[in-house]
Amino acid sequence: MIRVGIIGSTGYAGQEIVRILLRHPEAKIVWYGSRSYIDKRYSEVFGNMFQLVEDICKGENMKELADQVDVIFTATPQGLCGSLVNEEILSKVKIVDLSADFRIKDVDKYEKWYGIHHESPDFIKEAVYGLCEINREDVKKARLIANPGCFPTCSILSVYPLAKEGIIDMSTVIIDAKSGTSGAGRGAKVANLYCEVNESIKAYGVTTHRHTPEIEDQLSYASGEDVILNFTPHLVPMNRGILVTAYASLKKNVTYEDVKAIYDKYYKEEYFVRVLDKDVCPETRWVEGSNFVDVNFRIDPRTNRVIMMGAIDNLVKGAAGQAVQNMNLLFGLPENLGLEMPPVFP
Ligand SMILES: NC(=O)C1=CN([C@@H]2O[C@H](COP(=O)(O)OP(=O)(O)OC[C@H]3O[C@@H](n4cnc5c(N)ncnc54)[C@H](OP(=O)(O)O)[C@@H]3O)[C@@H](O)[C@H]2O)C=CC1
Ligand SMILES: CC(=O)N[C@@H](CCC(=O)OP(=O)(O)O)C(=O)O
Repeated sequence: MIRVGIIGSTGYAGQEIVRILLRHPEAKIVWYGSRSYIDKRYSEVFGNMFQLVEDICKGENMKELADQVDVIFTATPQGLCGSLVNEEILSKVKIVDLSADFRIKDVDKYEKWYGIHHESPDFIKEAVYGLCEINREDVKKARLIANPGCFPTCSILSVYPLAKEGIIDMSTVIIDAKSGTSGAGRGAKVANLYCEVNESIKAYGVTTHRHTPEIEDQLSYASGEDVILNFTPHLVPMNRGILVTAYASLKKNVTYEDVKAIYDKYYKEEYFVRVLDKDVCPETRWVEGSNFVDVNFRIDPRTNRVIMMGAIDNLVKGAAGQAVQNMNLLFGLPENLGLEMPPVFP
Protein backbone atom coordinates (compact mmCIF):
# COMPACT_ATOMS: atom_id res chain seq x y z
CA MET A 1 0.00 0.00 0.00
CA ILE A 2 1.36 3.43 -0.97
CA ARG A 3 1.26 5.81 2.00
CA VAL A 4 0.19 9.27 0.87
CA GLY A 5 0.56 12.71 2.39
CA ILE A 6 -1.28 15.70 0.92
CA ILE A 7 -0.08 19.19 1.71
CA GLY A 8 -3.01 21.41 0.80
CA SER A 9 -5.66 18.72 1.21
CA THR A 10 -8.19 21.40 2.14
CA GLY A 11 -8.03 23.18 -1.22
CA TYR A 12 -10.04 22.37 -4.32
CA ALA A 13 -7.28 20.36 -5.96
CA GLY A 14 -6.32 18.65 -2.68
CA GLN A 15 -9.87 17.56 -1.87
CA GLU A 16 -10.14 16.09 -5.35
CA ILE A 17 -7.02 14.00 -4.70
CA VAL A 18 -8.75 12.78 -1.53
CA ARG A 19 -11.94 11.92 -3.41
CA ILE A 20 -10.00 9.93 -6.00
CA LEU A 21 -7.66 8.15 -3.59
CA LEU A 22 -10.45 7.00 -1.29
CA ARG A 23 -11.34 4.55 -4.06
CA HIS A 24 -7.75 3.73 -5.05
CA PRO A 25 -6.94 0.09 -4.21
CA GLU A 26 -3.20 0.67 -3.66
CA ALA A 27 -3.08 4.00 -1.82
CA LYS A 28 -3.90 5.16 1.69
CA ILE A 29 -3.90 8.79 2.79
CA VAL A 30 -2.13 9.12 6.12
CA TRP A 31 -1.60 12.89 6.24
CA TYR A 32 -4.32 15.44 5.53
CA GLY A 33 -2.32 18.64 5.41
CA SER A 34 -3.76 22.09 5.97
CA ARG A 35 -2.78 25.58 7.00
CA SER A 36 -6.08 27.03 8.25
CA TYR A 37 -7.81 23.91 9.64
CA ILE A 38 -5.10 22.28 11.77
CA ASP A 39 -6.62 19.94 14.42
CA LYS A 40 -10.07 20.09 12.76
CA ARG A 41 -11.70 16.94 11.40
CA TYR A 42 -11.31 16.80 7.63
CA SER A 43 -15.00 15.98 7.28
CA GLU A 44 -15.84 19.26 9.04
CA VAL A 45 -14.12 21.10 6.21
CA PHE A 46 -15.73 18.97 3.50
CA GLY A 47 -19.13 17.59 4.47
CA ASN A 48 -19.07 15.16 1.54
CA MET A 49 -16.40 13.25 3.49
CA PHE A 50 -18.61 12.76 6.57
CA GLN A 51 -18.20 9.18 7.83
CA LEU A 52 -15.77 8.52 4.99
CA VAL A 53 -12.72 10.28 6.43
CA GLU A 54 -12.17 10.33 10.20
CA ASP A 55 -8.75 11.99 10.07
CA ILE A 56 -7.73 15.28 11.63
CA CYS A 57 -5.96 17.95 9.56
CA LYS A 58 -2.29 18.45 10.31
CA GLY A 59 0.10 21.31 9.68
CA GLU A 60 2.83 21.19 7.12
CA ASN A 61 5.92 19.44 8.50
CA MET A 62 7.90 18.16 5.58
CA LYS A 63 10.54 16.33 7.64
CA GLU A 64 8.05 14.38 9.73
CA LEU A 65 5.90 13.74 6.70
CA ALA A 66 8.79 12.38 4.63
CA ASP A 67 9.39 9.71 7.30
CA GLN A 68 5.77 8.59 7.29
CA VAL A 69 4.77 8.43 3.64
CA ASP A 70 5.93 7.18 0.25
CA VAL A 71 4.60 10.07 -1.79
CA ILE A 72 3.68 13.67 -1.05
CA PHE A 73 1.27 15.69 -3.14
CA THR A 74 1.76 19.43 -2.77
CA ALA A 75 -1.55 21.02 -3.77
CA THR A 76 -0.48 24.42 -2.52
CA PRO A 77 0.09 27.94 -3.85
CA GLN A 78 3.03 28.76 -6.13
CA GLY A 79 6.33 28.87 -4.29
CA LEU A 80 5.50 26.58 -1.39
CA CYS A 81 6.81 23.31 -2.83
CA GLY A 82 9.90 25.14 -4.05
CA SER A 83 10.56 26.23 -0.47
CA LEU A 84 10.23 22.67 0.92
CA VAL A 85 12.17 20.48 -1.48
CA ASN A 86 15.71 19.41 -0.65
CA GLU A 87 17.95 16.38 -1.15
CA GLU A 88 17.16 14.84 2.23
CA ILE A 89 13.41 14.91 1.53
CA LEU A 90 13.77 13.62 -2.01
CA SER A 91 15.98 10.76 -0.85
CA LYS A 92 13.08 9.49 1.26
CA VAL A 93 9.94 10.28 -0.64
CA LYS A 94 8.55 11.07 -4.08
CA ILE A 95 6.86 14.40 -4.66
CA VAL A 96 4.09 15.30 -7.07
CA ASP A 97 3.81 19.08 -7.09
CA LEU A 98 0.56 20.51 -8.42
CA SER A 99 1.89 24.05 -8.48
CA ALA A 100 4.03 25.52 -11.23
CA ASP A 101 7.30 25.58 -9.25
CA PHE A 102 9.05 22.92 -11.32
CA ARG A 103 7.25 23.16 -14.66
CA ILE A 104 9.41 25.78 -16.34
CA LYS A 105 13.04 24.84 -16.90
CA ASP A 106 14.34 28.42 -17.15
CA VAL A 107 14.25 29.81 -13.61
CA ASP A 108 14.45 33.42 -14.82
CA LYS A 109 11.39 32.84 -16.96
CA TYR A 110 9.54 31.31 -13.98
CA GLU A 111 10.46 34.22 -11.71
CA LYS A 112 9.47 36.78 -14.35
CA TRP A 113 6.02 35.30 -15.11
CA TYR A 114 5.17 34.32 -11.53
CA GLY A 115 6.73 37.31 -9.81
CA ILE A 116 8.28 35.17 -7.07
CA HIS A 117 11.77 34.05 -6.18
CA HIS A 118 12.41 30.32 -6.71
CA GLU A 119 13.92 28.83 -3.56
CA SER A 120 15.21 25.54 -4.95
CA PRO A 121 16.29 26.13 -8.56
CA ASP A 122 18.77 23.24 -8.34
CA PHE A 123 15.91 20.76 -8.55
CA ILE A 124 14.20 22.24 -11.62
CA LYS A 125 16.42 20.31 -14.03
CA GLU A 126 15.69 16.99 -12.36
CA ALA A 127 11.91 17.49 -12.18
CA VAL A 128 9.89 15.71 -14.86
CA TYR A 129 6.97 17.50 -16.50
CA GLY A 130 4.20 15.05 -15.67
CA LEU A 131 2.13 15.07 -18.81
CA CYS A 132 1.97 11.28 -18.81
CA GLU A 133 0.82 10.87 -22.41
CA ILE A 134 4.02 12.57 -23.59
CA ASN A 135 6.61 11.95 -20.86
CA ARG A 136 5.52 8.55 -19.56
CA GLU A 137 8.94 6.88 -19.53
CA ASP A 138 10.63 9.78 -17.74
CA VAL A 139 7.86 9.97 -15.16
CA LYS A 140 8.42 6.32 -14.22
CA LYS A 141 12.02 7.06 -13.17
CA ALA A 142 11.41 10.41 -11.45
CA ARG A 143 11.56 11.56 -7.82
CA LEU A 144 9.97 14.96 -8.41
CA ILE A 145 7.01 15.50 -10.73
CA ALA A 146 5.87 18.88 -11.98
CA ASN A 147 2.18 18.19 -12.46
CA PRO A 148 1.06 20.25 -15.48
CA GLY A 149 -1.26 23.22 -15.19
CA CYS A 150 -4.92 22.88 -16.05
CA PHE A 151 -4.96 25.18 -19.12
CA PRO A 152 -1.63 23.79 -20.34
CA THR A 153 -2.84 20.18 -20.06
CA CYS A 154 -5.84 20.84 -22.27
CA SER A 155 -4.01 23.19 -24.65
CA ILE A 156 -0.94 21.02 -25.16
CA LEU A 157 -2.84 17.77 -25.66
CA SER A 158 -5.15 19.48 -28.18
CA VAL A 159 -2.29 20.85 -30.30
CA TYR A 160 0.54 18.36 -29.65
CA PRO A 161 0.02 15.85 -32.51
CA LEU A 162 -0.02 18.54 -35.20
CA ALA A 163 2.90 20.42 -33.64
CA LYS A 164 4.92 17.22 -33.43
CA GLU A 165 4.20 16.23 -37.04
CA GLY A 166 5.08 19.71 -38.32
CA ILE A 167 1.91 20.31 -40.29
CA ILE A 168 0.99 23.63 -38.67
CA ASP A 169 2.83 26.94 -38.78
CA MET A 170 3.76 27.36 -35.12
CA SER A 171 4.07 31.14 -35.44
CA THR A 172 0.32 31.35 -36.08
CA VAL A 173 -0.97 29.43 -33.05
CA ILE A 174 -3.68 31.15 -31.02
CA ILE A 175 -5.21 29.44 -28.00
CA ASP A 176 -8.54 30.59 -26.63
CA ALA A 177 -9.54 28.88 -23.39
CA LYS A 178 -12.41 28.93 -20.91
CA SER A 179 -12.38 27.79 -17.29
CA GLY A 180 -14.89 27.22 -14.54
CA THR A 181 -14.32 29.09 -11.29
CA SER A 182 -12.91 26.17 -9.29
CA GLY A 183 -9.75 26.83 -11.32
CA ALA A 184 -9.18 29.85 -9.12
CA GLY A 185 -9.09 27.83 -5.89
CA ARG A 186 -11.16 27.95 -2.71
CA GLY A 187 -9.67 31.10 -1.24
CA ALA A 188 -12.07 34.04 -0.96
CA LYS A 189 -11.57 36.67 -3.64
CA VAL A 190 -14.04 39.37 -4.66
CA ALA A 191 -13.56 38.53 -8.35
CA ASN A 192 -14.89 35.03 -7.70
CA LEU A 193 -18.02 35.92 -5.74
CA TYR A 194 -21.31 34.64 -7.15
CA CYS A 195 -22.53 38.05 -8.30
CA GLU A 196 -19.22 38.83 -9.97
CA VAL A 197 -19.10 35.59 -11.95
CA ASN A 198 -22.68 34.50 -12.54
CA GLU A 199 -24.29 35.48 -15.87
CA SER A 200 -21.03 36.86 -17.22
CA ILE A 201 -17.95 35.79 -19.15
CA LYS A 202 -14.70 37.67 -19.26
CA ALA A 203 -11.19 37.32 -20.59
CA TYR A 204 -8.42 37.78 -18.07
CA GLY A 205 -4.64 37.68 -18.00
CA VAL A 206 -4.69 38.81 -21.63
CA THR A 207 -1.08 38.68 -22.94
CA THR A 208 0.21 38.05 -19.40
CA HIS A 209 -1.28 34.78 -18.15
CA ARG A 210 1.35 32.66 -16.37
CA HIS A 211 0.37 29.52 -18.26
CA THR A 212 1.64 31.08 -21.51
CA PRO A 213 5.33 30.15 -21.04
CA GLU A 214 4.40 26.63 -19.90
CA ILE A 215 2.40 26.02 -23.07
CA GLU A 216 5.06 27.65 -25.23
CA ASP A 217 7.83 25.53 -23.70
CA GLN A 218 6.05 22.24 -24.22
CA LEU A 219 4.96 23.03 -27.77
CA SER A 220 8.53 24.17 -28.50
CA TYR A 221 9.85 20.77 -27.38
CA ALA A 222 7.21 19.06 -29.53
CA SER A 223 7.79 21.09 -32.69
CA GLY A 224 11.51 21.72 -32.34
CA GLU A 225 10.90 25.46 -32.82
CA ASP A 226 10.90 28.40 -30.41
CA VAL A 227 7.16 28.84 -30.10
CA ILE A 228 5.63 32.18 -29.17
CA LEU A 229 1.85 32.20 -29.11
CA ASN A 230 -1.23 34.01 -27.92
CA PHE A 231 -3.05 32.39 -25.01
CA THR A 232 -6.24 34.00 -23.72
CA PRO A 233 -8.20 32.42 -20.85
CA HIS A 234 -11.78 33.29 -19.97
CA LEU A 235 -13.69 32.80 -16.75
CA VAL A 236 -17.14 31.25 -17.22
CA PRO A 237 -19.91 30.76 -14.67
CA MET A 238 -19.59 27.03 -14.08
CA ASN A 239 -17.93 25.05 -11.32
CA ARG A 240 -15.60 22.81 -13.29
CA GLY A 241 -14.31 22.40 -16.79
CA ILE A 242 -11.87 23.77 -19.31
CA LEU A 243 -12.55 24.18 -22.98
CA VAL A 244 -9.78 25.00 -25.43
CA THR A 245 -10.22 26.25 -28.99
CA ALA A 246 -6.86 26.62 -30.74
CA TYR A 247 -6.18 27.99 -34.21
CA ALA A 248 -3.20 27.55 -36.54
CA SER A 249 -2.42 27.90 -40.25
CA LEU A 250 -1.74 24.69 -42.10
CA LYS A 251 1.64 24.33 -43.80
CA LYS A 252 0.29 22.02 -46.50
CA ASN A 253 -2.95 20.79 -47.99
CA VAL A 254 -4.37 18.06 -45.81
CA THR A 255 -7.67 16.23 -45.67
CA TYR A 256 -9.76 15.28 -42.67
CA GLU A 257 -8.43 11.74 -43.00
CA ASP A 258 -4.79 12.93 -42.97
CA VAL A 259 -5.24 14.88 -39.76
CA LYS A 260 -7.37 12.20 -38.13
CA ALA A 261 -4.60 9.70 -38.82
CA ILE A 262 -2.16 11.97 -36.98
CA TYR A 263 -4.37 12.29 -33.90
CA ASP A 264 -4.87 8.52 -33.94
CA LYS A 265 -1.14 7.92 -34.22
CA TYR A 266 -0.56 9.70 -30.90
CA TYR A 267 -3.76 8.93 -29.02
CA LYS A 268 -5.26 5.67 -30.23
CA GLU A 269 -3.61 3.76 -27.40
CA GLU A 270 -4.13 6.49 -24.79
CA TYR A 271 -6.83 5.48 -22.34
CA PHE A 272 -7.50 9.04 -21.17
CA VAL A 273 -7.45 10.84 -24.51
CA ARG A 274 -10.62 10.42 -26.53
CA VAL A 275 -10.45 11.59 -30.13
CA LEU A 276 -14.09 12.28 -30.91
CA ASP A 277 -15.98 11.29 -34.02
CA LYS A 278 -15.91 13.56 -37.09
CA ASP A 279 -17.52 16.96 -36.51
CA VAL A 280 -18.26 16.31 -32.82
CA CYS A 281 -16.96 19.20 -30.72
CA PRO A 282 -15.66 18.51 -27.20
CA GLU A 283 -17.90 19.68 -24.35
CA THR A 284 -16.95 20.13 -20.73
CA ARG A 285 -20.11 18.34 -19.56
CA TRP A 286 -18.96 15.09 -21.19
CA VAL A 287 -15.72 14.93 -19.21
CA GLU A 288 -16.82 16.34 -15.86
CA GLY A 289 -15.64 14.30 -12.88
CA SER A 290 -13.42 12.13 -15.07
CA ASN A 291 -9.77 12.02 -16.08
CA PHE A 292 -10.62 12.10 -19.79
CA VAL A 293 -9.42 14.65 -22.31
CA ASP A 294 -11.78 14.90 -25.27
CA VAL A 295 -10.13 16.30 -28.40
CA ASN A 296 -11.11 16.95 -31.97
CA PHE A 297 -10.35 19.28 -34.88
CA ARG A 298 -11.82 20.81 -37.99
CA ILE A 299 -10.12 22.09 -41.12
CA ASP A 300 -11.33 25.41 -42.51
CA PRO A 301 -10.43 25.38 -46.23
CA ARG A 302 -11.49 29.03 -46.61
CA THR A 303 -8.78 30.29 -44.26
CA ASN A 304 -6.41 27.32 -44.58
CA ARG A 305 -6.47 26.95 -40.80
CA VAL A 306 -7.11 24.02 -38.55
CA ILE A 307 -9.15 24.49 -35.39
CA MET A 308 -8.05 22.17 -32.56
CA MET A 309 -10.37 21.65 -29.63
CA GLY A 310 -10.13 20.02 -26.22
CA ALA A 311 -12.14 19.65 -23.01
CA ILE A 312 -11.10 18.48 -19.53
CA ASP A 313 -12.26 18.69 -15.95
CA ASN A 314 -9.74 21.17 -14.51
CA LEU A 315 -9.78 19.48 -11.10
CA VAL A 316 -9.31 15.95 -12.46
CA LYS A 317 -7.17 15.69 -15.61
CA GLY A 318 -6.18 19.32 -14.99
CA ALA A 319 -4.96 18.64 -11.45
CA ALA A 320 -5.77 15.75 -9.08
CA GLY A 321 -6.49 13.00 -11.62
CA GLN A 322 -3.30 13.72 -13.51
CA ALA A 323 -1.42 13.80 -10.20
CA VAL A 324 -2.72 10.31 -9.36
CA GLN A 325 -1.92 9.16 -12.91
CA ASN A 326 1.64 10.30 -12.21
CA MET A 327 1.65 8.51 -8.85
CA ASN A 328 0.58 5.29 -10.56
CA LEU A 329 3.49 5.53 -12.98
CA LEU A 330 5.96 6.39 -10.20
CA PHE A 331 5.01 3.22 -8.33
CA GLY A 332 4.80 0.87 -11.30
CA LEU A 333 1.00 0.57 -11.17
CA PRO A 334 -1.38 0.51 -14.14
CA GLU A 335 -1.71 4.13 -15.18
CA ASN A 336 -5.48 4.24 -14.94
CA LEU A 337 -5.77 2.51 -11.56
CA GLY A 338 -8.37 4.31 -9.46
CA LEU A 339 -9.03 6.71 -12.30
CA GLU A 340 -11.55 4.86 -14.39
CA MET A 341 -14.57 6.76 -13.12
CA PRO A 342 -16.89 7.74 -15.97
CA PRO A 343 -17.87 11.40 -16.32
CA VAL A 344 -20.88 12.55 -14.28
CA PHE A 345 -23.96 13.91 -16.03
CA PRO A 346 -26.11 15.96 -15.60
N1 LIG B 1 -7.92 24.58 -8.97
C1 LIG B 1 -7.48 24.05 -10.11
O1 LIG B 1 -8.26 23.79 -11.05
C2 LIG B 1 -6.03 23.74 -10.28
C3 LIG B 1 -5.08 24.06 -9.33
N2 LIG B 1 -3.75 23.79 -9.56
C4 LIG B 1 -2.73 24.15 -8.60
O2 LIG B 1 -2.91 23.42 -7.40
C5 LIG B 1 -2.50 24.22 -6.29
C6 LIG B 1 -3.68 24.32 -5.34
O3 LIG B 1 -4.74 24.97 -6.01
P1 LIG B 1 -6.22 25.02 -5.43
O4 LIG B 1 -6.55 23.75 -4.78
O5 LIG B 1 -7.05 25.54 -6.51
O6 LIG B 1 -6.04 26.17 -4.32
P2 LIG B 1 -6.88 26.40 -3.00
O7 LIG B 1 -6.71 27.83 -2.68
O8 LIG B 1 -8.24 25.84 -3.14
O9 LIG B 1 -6.11 25.52 -1.91
C7 LIG B 1 -4.82 25.85 -1.46
C8 LIG B 1 -4.38 24.83 -0.43
O10 LIG B 1 -3.07 25.13 -0.01
C9 LIG B 1 -3.05 25.25 1.43
N3 LIG B 1 -2.04 26.23 1.79
C10 LIG B 1 -2.00 27.52 1.42
N4 LIG B 1 -0.88 28.11 1.93
C11 LIG B 1 -0.24 27.14 2.63
C12 LIG B 1 0.95 27.13 3.40
N5 LIG B 1 1.69 28.22 3.53
N6 LIG B 1 1.31 25.96 3.97
C13 LIG B 1 0.55 24.86 3.85
N7 LIG B 1 -0.59 24.81 3.13
C14 LIG B 1 -0.97 25.95 2.53
C15 LIG B 1 -4.45 25.66 1.79
O11 LIG B 1 -4.69 25.33 3.14
P3 LIG B 1 -5.96 25.90 3.97
O12 LIG B 1 -7.17 25.59 3.16
O13 LIG B 1 -5.89 25.11 5.20
O14 LIG B 1 -5.72 27.34 4.13
C16 LIG B 1 -5.26 24.82 0.82
O15 LIG B 1 -5.36 23.51 1.31
C17 LIG B 1 -2.06 25.57 -6.86
O16 LIG B 1 -0.67 25.57 -7.07
C18 LIG B 1 -2.78 25.63 -8.18
O17 LIG B 1 -2.12 26.47 -9.09
C19 LIG B 1 -3.34 23.13 -10.68
C20 LIG B 1 -4.24 22.77 -11.65
C21 LIG B 1 -5.65 23.07 -11.54
C1 LIG C 1 -10.17 30.27 -13.30
C2 LIG C 1 -8.78 30.53 -12.81
O1 LIG C 1 -8.50 31.51 -12.14
N1 LIG C 1 -7.87 29.63 -13.13
C3 LIG C 1 -6.52 29.73 -12.70
C4 LIG C 1 -5.85 28.47 -13.05
C5 LIG C 1 -4.79 28.26 -12.06
C6 LIG C 1 -4.28 26.91 -11.98
O2 LIG C 1 -4.90 25.96 -12.20
O3 LIG C 1 -3.04 26.92 -11.60
P1 LIG C 1 -1.90 26.06 -12.16
O4 LIG C 1 -0.91 26.99 -12.72
O5 LIG C 1 -1.32 25.36 -11.01
O6 LIG C 1 -2.48 25.14 -13.17
C7 LIG C 1 -5.79 30.90 -13.31
O7 LIG C 1 -6.12 31.31 -14.40
O8 LIG C 1 -4.80 31.34 -12.71
